[in-house]
Amino acid sequence: MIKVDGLLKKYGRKTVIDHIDLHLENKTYALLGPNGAGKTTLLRCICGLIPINGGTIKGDNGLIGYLPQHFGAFKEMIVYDFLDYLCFLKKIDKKEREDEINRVLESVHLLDKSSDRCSTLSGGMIRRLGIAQSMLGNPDLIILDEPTTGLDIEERMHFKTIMSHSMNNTRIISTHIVEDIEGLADEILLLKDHKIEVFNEDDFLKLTHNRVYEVPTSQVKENDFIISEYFNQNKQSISRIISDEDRGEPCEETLSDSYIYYFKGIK
Ligand SMILES: Nc1ncnc2c1ncn2[C@@H]1O[C@H](COP(=O)(O)OP(=O)(O)OP(=O)(O)O)[C@@H](O)[C@H]1O
Repeated sequence: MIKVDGLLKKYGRKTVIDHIDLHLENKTYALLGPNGAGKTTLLRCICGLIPINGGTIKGDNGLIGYLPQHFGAFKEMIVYDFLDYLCFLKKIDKKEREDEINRVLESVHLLDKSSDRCSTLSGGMIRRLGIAQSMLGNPDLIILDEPTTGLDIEERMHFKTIMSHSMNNTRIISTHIVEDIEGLADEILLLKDHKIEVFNEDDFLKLTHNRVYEVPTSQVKENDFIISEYFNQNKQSISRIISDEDRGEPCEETLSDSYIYYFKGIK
C-alpha cells in the first residue's frame, strides 16, 4: 500500500507534479500520459530515487522491484550471475536464490538464456530480463516504467499473463501503448497538466461511448474532434471522429479513442 499526499516535484522552477494525492492498494495501476507528462518523474519519486519538493510518500517497508525506463544489464555478466548479484543486493536468502532466479527467468521465457552473457541478448530480451529482475523476491511494490517497449506481440501478450499472476502486491506500469493495459489494469492513472485523475477501464471507455464515428473526411464538421485519418481501400480519406451529433452507426470505442480524446479533446 502506498499513500501519496500533496506530492510536489519541480525541476528548478518547472513544476512537473503539482500536489497530487494517490492511495494505491494491492492492485495493478496503469500510468498513462503523453511524452513529458511526468510519468518517469512520478515513478522515481515513489521509488525514493529523487528528492521531492513537498508532500509525503508513505508505504510499507518492504521490497521494491523497479524497472527503469532505460534498463541496462551489466553487459559482461552472465544472465544468472547478474540476477544472483541483484538477489544479494535485495538480501534474498542464499538458499532461495537459485529457485527464485529460475522462477523469474521462466516467467519471462528466458530460462534457456540463463548461462548466456547479457551482451548477447536482443533488445527485447534485455527488456524481459529487466521485468524478471523487478520480480525477484516477490516485492510488495513493483514499478515498471514502459516495460513493453521493444517486445514483440507474443511477449507483449505474455506480459499481461505475468502481471495477472502477481496478486499480493501493488503494481504500477507506465506506458504509452494503451492496448498493453487493456483488460489488465484495475485502475488507470492519467497524468495531465501535472495532476492525476483515476478511472477504471469501463469508465474511461465511457468517455467516448456511442460517440465514435468514421465518416468521409469531407463530411467532418467544425465541432467534431478528429482522432485519426486514413485512406480506405478506395483511396477515400476517412476520419475517425468523436461527435455528439447522430452521424449514423457509431463504432465501438477503444482505449486509444478515449486516450486521445482525454489528452487532446477535453479542454
Ligand atoms: N533531470 C531533469 N532535469 C530537468 N528536467 C527534467 C529532468 N527529468 C525530466 N525533466 C522534465 O520533466 C518533464 C517530465 O519528464 P518525464 O521524463 O518524467 O516525463 P514522461 O512522462 O516519463 O515522458 P516520456 O513518456 O517521454 O518518457 C519533462 O518536461 C522533462 O523535460
